Amino acid sequence: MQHVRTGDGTNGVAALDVAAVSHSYGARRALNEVSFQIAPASFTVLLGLNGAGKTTLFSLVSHLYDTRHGSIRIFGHDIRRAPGEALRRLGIVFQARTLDLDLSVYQNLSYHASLHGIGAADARRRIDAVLETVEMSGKQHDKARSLSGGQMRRVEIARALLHQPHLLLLDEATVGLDVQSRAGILANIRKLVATEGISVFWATHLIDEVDDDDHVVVLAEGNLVAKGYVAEVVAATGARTIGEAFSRLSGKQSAASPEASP
Ligand SMILES: Nc1ncnc2c1ncn2[C@@H]1O[C@H](COP(=O)(O)OP(=O)(O)OP(=O)(O)O)[C@@H](O)[C@H]1O
Repeated sequence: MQHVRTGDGTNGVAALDVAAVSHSYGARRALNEVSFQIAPASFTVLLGLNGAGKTTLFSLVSHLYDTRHGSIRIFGHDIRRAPGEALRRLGIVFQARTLDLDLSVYQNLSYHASLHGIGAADARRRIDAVLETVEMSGKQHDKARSLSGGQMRRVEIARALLHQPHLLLLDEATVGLDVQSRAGILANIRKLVATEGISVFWATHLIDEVDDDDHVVVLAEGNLVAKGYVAEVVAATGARTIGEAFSRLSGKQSAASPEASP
């Protein structure tokens, strides 16, 4: 279990607390009693191969699906009992592209701002700020359709930041992008943790997106098979690298859970 830091204005409350969460699609079990926490102002990687349950977990955290088994809290607010309070603190970038291609960058963002009840003047100010954060200033009037895949992703990230969330979820945000765009987006998101104190939960199956001092949560076929700092997970599996640890964990789901100690 990760150590949740105190003295950061959050009174030790986890940014995300997932407790014994299960989810099934009919007879198919997609998540099985998954429990973990992520700390405020941290970067946590959700590692899992295709079908591991990452998107299902994000759909539950974002209240797209109802959590029927277990509980999910965002900064202490239960997603079922207080969805408004919980979701106000959450920003999300889904794997599938969601910009309206016929609208400009500005129009895409201002539509989202109005959904969050942000007034026009405030929205203009915030749109300038978030586009600067994702290094897309000057693209406000471009049609979404004219942007590259990497630029579209940056606009989606800007949109997710508009309502100033404290927890940002990104589901395979770099899929389909070239190496340079991937690295740029990842660096940009890591900077947000350092400069804004946002908690980031970054889902991927790409091991090169994991840094040595990251926290990781590893899912395999719906089971949580490891959690902790990279070094802890590597040590617990007897591997030499996180890549090797991930391969072992993804290939040996029936083995005892090598959960890293706090
Ligand atoms: N709507 C659905 N109906 C039935 N089964 C589903 C549905 N969505 C996901 N599943 C199944 O649930 C399991 C977890 O899928 P999920 O999409 O959450 O995994 P993932 O880790 O996000 O993988 P990917 O990166 O391929 O999207 C898989 O076995 C998948 O086939």
